[in-house]
Amino acid sequence: MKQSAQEIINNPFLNKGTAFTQAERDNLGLAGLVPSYIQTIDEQAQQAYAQYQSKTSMLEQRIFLMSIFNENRVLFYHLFGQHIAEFMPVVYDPTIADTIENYSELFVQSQNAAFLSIDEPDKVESILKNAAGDRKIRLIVVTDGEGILGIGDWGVQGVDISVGKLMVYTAAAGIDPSEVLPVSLDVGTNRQSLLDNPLYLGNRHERVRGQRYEEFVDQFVRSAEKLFPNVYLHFEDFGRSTAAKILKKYQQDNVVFNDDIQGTGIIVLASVLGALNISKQKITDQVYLCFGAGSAGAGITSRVMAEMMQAGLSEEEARSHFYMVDKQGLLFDDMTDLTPEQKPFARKRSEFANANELTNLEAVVKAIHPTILVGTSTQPGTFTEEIVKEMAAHTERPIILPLSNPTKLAEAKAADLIKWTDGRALVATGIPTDPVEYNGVTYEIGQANNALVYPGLGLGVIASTAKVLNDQTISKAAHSLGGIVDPDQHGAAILPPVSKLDAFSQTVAQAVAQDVLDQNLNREPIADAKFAVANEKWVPEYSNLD
Ligand SMILES: NC(=O)c1ccc[n+]([C@@H]2O[C@H](COP(=O)([O-])OP(=O)(O)OC[C@H]3O[C@@H](n4cnc5c(N)ncnc54)[C@H](O)[C@@H]3O)[C@@H](O)[C@H]2O)c1
Ligand SMILES: O=C(O)C[C@H](O)C(=O)O
Ligand SMILES: [Mn+2]
Repeated sequence: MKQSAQEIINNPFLNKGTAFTQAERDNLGLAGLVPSYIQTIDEQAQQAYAQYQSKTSMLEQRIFLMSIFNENRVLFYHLFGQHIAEFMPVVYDPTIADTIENYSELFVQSQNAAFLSIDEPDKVESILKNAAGDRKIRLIVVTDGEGILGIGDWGVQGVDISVGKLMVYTAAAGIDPSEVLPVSLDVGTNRQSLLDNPLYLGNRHERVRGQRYEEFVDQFVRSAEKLFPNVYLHFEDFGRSTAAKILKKYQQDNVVFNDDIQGTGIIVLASVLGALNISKQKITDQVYLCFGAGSAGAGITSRVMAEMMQAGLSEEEARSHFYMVDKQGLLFDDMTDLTPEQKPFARKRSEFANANELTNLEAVVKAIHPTILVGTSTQPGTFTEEIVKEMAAHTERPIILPLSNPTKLAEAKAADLIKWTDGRALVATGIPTDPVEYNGVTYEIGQANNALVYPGLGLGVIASTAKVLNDQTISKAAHSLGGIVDPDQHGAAILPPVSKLDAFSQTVAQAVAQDVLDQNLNREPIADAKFAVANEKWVPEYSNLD
């Protein structure tokens, strides 16, 4: 059906603003609806970037960039592609945490998201259909907003994380932005300040739990599959009590991915492999301590443990290298409040002479002498100087990864970790960190954020038409990030830089697609993984509309 000039200009997937060609202006009824000078996309991008630079806070910068996103997706991604490392912290983490906390106050428009309400489960299918319009949806990022980053329950306001994660998919891996759908499952919120806020835009009741919740999620998954067959379902920032359960329920038969559990597992394994490449040590010699044993903590621990088993250890041997600390202290198998994901890693009190004293991180570090310390606790500043020095006293190159987001929640700052260990620590952080100068050496700090892997993983899965996403493919994704950094450069980062995100997303995607083909998990015949990935890549250039 031919669209009217108004429909085109108001459609962010079609709008070109001042870049409509003369022929398009003449043939589509657009003449005179934009000023007469015809700009190239680069002229538009330059002008937009100049305006962007005039904004003084990251929040204002983000709001400005989102106004372009709202109007013109091609221009937004063209600009994003030109400034990827600079824009990542603005459009994504950490600034996204501010827009989530203030979503209702800042609301301008829905950004093509689908808002599904637990109070109207019968409308799930029709809402998804309406949100997609005539677009073919191949990727959904869905959240119920219960565990947003480390800032907790933000109800419907969490939809920004779905929008934000999808922006990174396109900027990093070239996923076609017209083929994606952000989804909010609005099941209520337990944040009283939102329930009391007259501006709050979501359902004003407590979070629904149990069977009604599960049926609602199921209704969503079934409707999405029905409307968009083979759609890749990315689950983001669900709560600790639901995230792993949902993943387990659907991962055998559907193409589902939990970013906090699996994406974080991949990036941390890649970080550890990168660090060991620098220290020239073996993974099987490491002692791993997880601080904050929730979705991310448990997901990472099981990924690193699988790697130890791949390296030749038995399950029992591998397990003996892992320790988990949560609110209770070191997790022991006699505790009655362990989650199913924590249980396999809980220790026996009989292993320690002072088991009852191991109720805090410092005591545990003293007792077990970890070589790898990963923070997913949401507790800022908990990797203290004493703890880090104690760790560094027993290992030459301590691997320390404070991953809690956003910035205000990080367990430590990279500069402190480098200083406290006299430059010996191998560090990566959840949020972007500037290089650290210490004793004449520049230490590059990698960003151990799942954004470095989920775009390439998704592209690989979609391009290869995978039926499911299994553990083997996930392991291949983690390994594919190696070899990009020069490990012999003093102060080298343990992960590749975000400035090369688009290039290494292709590398990840190719490794993933190849593995899908090797396992015969592709739905459609594919001759060449590399070609399939390249072929799938969307480029932010205007297409001809006339
Ligand atoms: N860098 C990344 O890519 C990445 C990915 C996922 C999550 N994260 C971050 O990790 C953090 C946790 O996320 P999640 O999804 O696992 O959340 P979660 O709620 O599932 O887990 C948090 C865990 O920390 C524990 N905790 C709370 N207070 C503690 C304390 N004082 N001492 C020890 N443990 C404590 C909680 O009991 C819970 O088990 C968040 O800040 C999130 O931003 C980072
Ligand atoms: O969103 C991020 O920056 C990473 C991660 O998924 C998180 O929940 O913190
Ligand atoms: Mn997350």
